[in-house]
Amino acid sequence: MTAERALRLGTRRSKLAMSQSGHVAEAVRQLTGREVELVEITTYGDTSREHLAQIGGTGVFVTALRDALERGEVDFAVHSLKDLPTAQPEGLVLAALPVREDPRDVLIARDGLKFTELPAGARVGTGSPRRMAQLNAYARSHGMRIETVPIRGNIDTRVGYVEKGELDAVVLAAAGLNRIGRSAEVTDFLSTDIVLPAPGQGALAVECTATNGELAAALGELDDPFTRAAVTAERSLLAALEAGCSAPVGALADLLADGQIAKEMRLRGVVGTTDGSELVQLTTTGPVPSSQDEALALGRELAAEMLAKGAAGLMGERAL
Ligand SMILES: NCc1[nH]cc(CCC(=O)O)c1CC(=O)O
Repeated sequence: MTAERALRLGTRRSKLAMSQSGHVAEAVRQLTGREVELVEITTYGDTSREHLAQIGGTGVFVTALRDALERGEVDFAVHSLKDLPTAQPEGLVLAALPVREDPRDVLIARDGLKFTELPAGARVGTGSPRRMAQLNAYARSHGMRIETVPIRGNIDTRVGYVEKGELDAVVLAAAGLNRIGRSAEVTDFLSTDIVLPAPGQGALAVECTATNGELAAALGELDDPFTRAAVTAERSLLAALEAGCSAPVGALADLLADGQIAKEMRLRGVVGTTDGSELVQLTTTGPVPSSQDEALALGRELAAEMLAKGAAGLMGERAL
């Protein structure tokens, strides 16, 4: 591409969003030789004081960014994939899903404690029904007594509850902490056998308008096919369960390898009540998807099995 005007990257103002956008901006500069300018946009999710679960609707963080894209005020936007509703708006494309970071959830606890070391009555902060459901289910089945406490706010705010001694621990995404440079404070990386992350967690989505084919093709250079296959399967599961991004649904697709050679894709999914008293958790495996349709099918198959085991009833309390 020739020296044209700067590309405008629409971004939220939060530290996390600015860091994510900054990294993608740098990659796009390298790729296209064009200047990339960050355009800050405030979203409803940034200004609302309500709990995310109470706002209810999906996509509170993304609507304003997408409006700006559709109005032509910005050329592209970077989202945390897990915050994106599964229905893709007409006219917008996910031009790139770059290599995913660590998808796991982590604990930041007082005194360097690991999750299984938390003392009886420990107060664990998380606003996520998915995290509550899985942590409470583990606690119940292992004779632990913890209390999950609903909190929200940006990452610094949430870590602050532990720093100030108001909570014993908080649960956050590893990727977010990495991106804002606070991963050294993690006291426990939660095994995916205990907590499955949100569908798409740890992945970024780079979005532009479908009509801007030249830009979409350039951004496409940042796409990682394995990340795309994995998160497509996870989000297909979420869509087929008819759950939103704040529903108690966890999913993770990964590769089962024989030495260096990927043999199969495994997809694990979980749905539960927030008190952890009921959990439907299933795994399926299939050939490594060689198309978008195969990845979608893997997610749909697992969703059908989970629904047959009563998954829909467990999401009822969170119907959107
Ligand atoms: N729900 C907010 C949110 N959206 C994306 C991330 C960062 C991790 C990611 O990109 O998946 C976070 C923070 C968190 O869950 O701790």
